[in-house]
Amino acid sequence: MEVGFLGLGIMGKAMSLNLLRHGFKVTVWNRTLSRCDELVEHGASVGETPAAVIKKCKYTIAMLSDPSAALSVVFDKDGVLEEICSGKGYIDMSTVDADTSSKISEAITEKGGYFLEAPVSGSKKPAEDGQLVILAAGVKALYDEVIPAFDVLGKKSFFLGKVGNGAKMKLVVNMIMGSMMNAFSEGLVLAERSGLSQQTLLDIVDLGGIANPMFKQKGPAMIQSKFPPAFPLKHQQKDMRLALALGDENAVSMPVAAAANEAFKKARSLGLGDNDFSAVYEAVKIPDCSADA
Ligand SMILES: NC(=O)C1=CN([C@@H]2O[C@H](COP(=O)(O)OP(=O)(O)OC[C@H]3O[C@@H](n4cnc5c(N)ncnc54)[C@H](OP(=O)(O)O)[C@@H]3O)[C@@H](O)[C@H]2O)C=CC1
Ligand SMILES: O=CCCC(=O)O
Repeated sequence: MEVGFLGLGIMGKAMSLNLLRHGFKVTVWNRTLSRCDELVEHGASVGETPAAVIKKCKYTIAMLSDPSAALSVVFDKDGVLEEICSGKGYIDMSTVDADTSSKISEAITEKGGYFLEAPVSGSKKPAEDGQLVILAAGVKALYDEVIPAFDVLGKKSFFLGKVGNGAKMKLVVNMIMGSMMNAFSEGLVLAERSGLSQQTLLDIVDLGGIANPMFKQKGPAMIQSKFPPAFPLKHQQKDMRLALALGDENAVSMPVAAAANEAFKKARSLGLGDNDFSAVYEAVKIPDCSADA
């Protein structure tokens, strides 16, 4: 199967390498074109523009930072819309809101193309290992056709129905994850300030009912103030913001998520946006001046 791939950041690079490793022919494009070089060394071809990739490939996957990037790659000059047509499928795996996804879906459908949103749960390592969880929604026929690619990229795919459902499900999952990371960070700070060993706290948490892979993998680096980016903090804050907007639309009160979003915003203002999202720990460590007022 020949596929196009737009966006070679942390996730896109790992996913496209994985497809190449499993015998797919892959044509890549990235806004910063030099990022394609490593993929070429592994057998990929390069398309000069998103339109050039769409022209060449029956199926094209996108993995882009946020709604603005996802829209730009489709609607701007040399974008996807210039070449999408009947018989071609576009699969956007970026984490965006349902409105963004619907705009893209409508434009592609108007040109005769097929659209699937397919955001993923799982980070850099699961992307490298083909262990993502794929949350797809849109045209079922396209979903069925690209299952061989999803089987390489992920350990499990869900088809969630109409466009928007995949985006919403992904935002709900990441809202929970961001809130958990904040509670975990507060626990680490509280342990330290109470004169307890943070490592012992990690050991205890890992043996009980709140043990989970995220705390286990990120905890040891966090207590050393190390945050190598797997999931950049700026993207987690984007997801909290989009999840809170979904809460607004549905009149769901989410004070825990709102507080977590504030902490991620504070971390961004401290210049931590390109670190892993566990760097919110650094923001949580700073005493809250407003509490003294
Ligand atoms: N990292 C993770 O653990 C996970 C991330 N995600 C989601 O996947 C998506 C990608 O994440 P990740 O790979 O970590 O992000 P990165 O920041 O590493 O990569 C972002 C990609 O988007 C491109 N991009 C940004 N702005 C534009 C634009 N205006 N036009 C065209 N391309 C643009 C970048 O190009 P350039 O190289 O030129 O900057 C780059 O290829 C995000 O939506 C994220 O929320 C989902 C699951 C896990
Ligand atoms: O969107 C990012 C998800 C990261 C993860 O699932 O670990």
